[in-house]
Amino acid sequence: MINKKEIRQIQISKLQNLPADERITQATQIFANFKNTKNFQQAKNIAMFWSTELELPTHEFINEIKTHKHVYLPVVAPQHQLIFRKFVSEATMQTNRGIDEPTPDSPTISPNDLDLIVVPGLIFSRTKYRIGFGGGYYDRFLAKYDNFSTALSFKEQFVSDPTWEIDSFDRPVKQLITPNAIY
Ligand SMILES: Nc1nc2c(c(=O)[nH]1)N(C=O)[C@@H](CNc1ccc(C(=O)N[C@@H](CCC(=O)O)C(=O)O)cc1)CN2
Ligand SMILES: Nc1ncnc2c1ncn2[C@@H]1O[C@H](COP(=O)(O)OP(=O)(O)OP(=O)(O)O)[C@@H](O)[C@H]1O
Repeated sequence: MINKKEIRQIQISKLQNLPADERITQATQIFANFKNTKNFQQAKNIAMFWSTELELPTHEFINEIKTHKHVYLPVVAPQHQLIFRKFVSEATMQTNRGIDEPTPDSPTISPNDLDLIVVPGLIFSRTKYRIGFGGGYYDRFLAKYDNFSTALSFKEQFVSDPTWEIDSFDRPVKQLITPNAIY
């Protein structure tokens, strides 16, 4: 078993080395698969994440679906809590510790009014476990969230079985989408 910290370092360097054209090709396939799912099609209120350089690029997709879905984005709050605020436009975002978040005047939503949440991460298993950046924000959030959750994974972020020890607080997502498959 490798520890989570070592896995984060390995995954960050893998993502840094992923060529731009490969990122675009895989992202196109992933979002096409996602749009084909029943849960995406039926969802009215969707929580996405606003990608950083390293992550699956989500900005274009968010701007596209915003015309027919309500999109919410995470905002970090005290005690490692996440709240979700509506994505209004790129002009109503502000940077907090390197991550863009909707400004405080953007409407919030109660977690269980979200139909679907897309959970970010660095590595994902076929069994739907994940490792994120280490804040425990999403594990805490998923512990009290009842609706659908999905993760979107580059091939380089996918493993069949976790190579790390699953902790009692780790919460799997309900669905995992790669360029080739939906699990
Ligand atoms: N695009 C995107 N947005 C996201 C996440 C993500 O993984 N991706 N998050 C996924 O969770 C949340 C933000 N995660 C964060 C994780 C760490 C720190 C942070 O400031 N960490 C400190 C050290 C940790 C600490 O002291 O608690 C630091 O880096 O200095 C901030 C936000 C919500 N938004
Ligand atoms: N439900 C919870 N209640 C209290 N603490 C928690 C909970 N879930 C996770 N944590 C704490 O959060 C810390 C980070 O967890 P972990 O290393 O699994 O992060 P991660 O999965 O990479 O982060 P994230 O979920 O934000 O993507 C751990 O030290 C753990 O103690």
